Amino acid sequence: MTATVAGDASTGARSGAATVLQVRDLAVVLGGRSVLEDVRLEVAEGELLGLVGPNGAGKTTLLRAVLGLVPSSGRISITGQDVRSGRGYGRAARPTRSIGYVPQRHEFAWDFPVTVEDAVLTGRVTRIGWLRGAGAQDYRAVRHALDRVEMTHLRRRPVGELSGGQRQRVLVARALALDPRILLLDEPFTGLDVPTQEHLTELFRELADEERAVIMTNHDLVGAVHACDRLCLLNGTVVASGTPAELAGPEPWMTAFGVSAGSPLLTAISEVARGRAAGAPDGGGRA
Ligand SMILES: Nc1ncnc2c1ncn2[C@@H]1O[C@H](COP(=O)(O)OP(=O)(O)OP(=O)(O)O)[C@@H](O)[C@H]1O
Repeated sequence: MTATVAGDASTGARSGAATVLQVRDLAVVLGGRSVLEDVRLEVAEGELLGLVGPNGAGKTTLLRAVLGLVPSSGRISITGQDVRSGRGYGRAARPTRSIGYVPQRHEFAWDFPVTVEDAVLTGRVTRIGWLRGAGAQDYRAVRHALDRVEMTHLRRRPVGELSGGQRQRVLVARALALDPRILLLDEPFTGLDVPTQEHLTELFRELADEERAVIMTNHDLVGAVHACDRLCLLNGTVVASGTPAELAGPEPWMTAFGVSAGSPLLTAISEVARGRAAGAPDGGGRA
């Protein structure tokens, strides 16, 4: 299979599934320096997409551009509606209700004296508004989100007393509190033990299977090849994209990560990708 498309992650999305996120010609300049250019990305409902690339490749910046949190140029459509074209996001067009965002764990103010339940409730601020109180529907949504991440028993605990894995679950629940169609996860596995990573991977798979588009950045490349439907290799732009089977060869990884042909990492990626292609039990995920 050779469907890898250099410079374009807009192909290869599940055929027949509706596209929920479309990015065209996206460019971001920060501090006078080009961070992203000519980025094309298309993600369909039901798809778990791994966004991978070396440190500084622009993964977080891409997620933040989709959220309208950094200045960018280009076009972004959410569920077929242009939320950004040319000059930027209008306030009304900010897609915060369709998108759940899980930032890197260190970005959340864990010292803030709130309980788990209250932290998750903040995920619904765009729906509740700052001045109105939360209603029964909001608390139902929070309970449901906490159930999904198996944190209901800790709902009254101050967030500052949680472990790293528990904090990550809170951030996922906070993003799920709005029942978003698109979920953006920025390095959700950093510093987590293997069982917690496996549990969250299963949850992300389930969320995608519920016809959401799930996009996650991940430095565990073998894990990403194992779990994701499709991968987007980013380094300032989209270097390549495709299913794990389509990305079994070393070239796109060498280009994106600057590793040599003899890198053990390439062997490991290739083994898992070929396992996925063959439908071997080791392959995991959805073929
Ligand atoms: N506010 C900013 N001002 C200037 N440059 C920035 C800013 N934010 C990020 N950058 C630069 O943009 C580039 C991409 O950063 P980004 O955090 O998106 O990369 P990343 O792929 O998520 O990296 P990592 O894997 O290390 O988290 C980096 O070179 C970074 O220094």
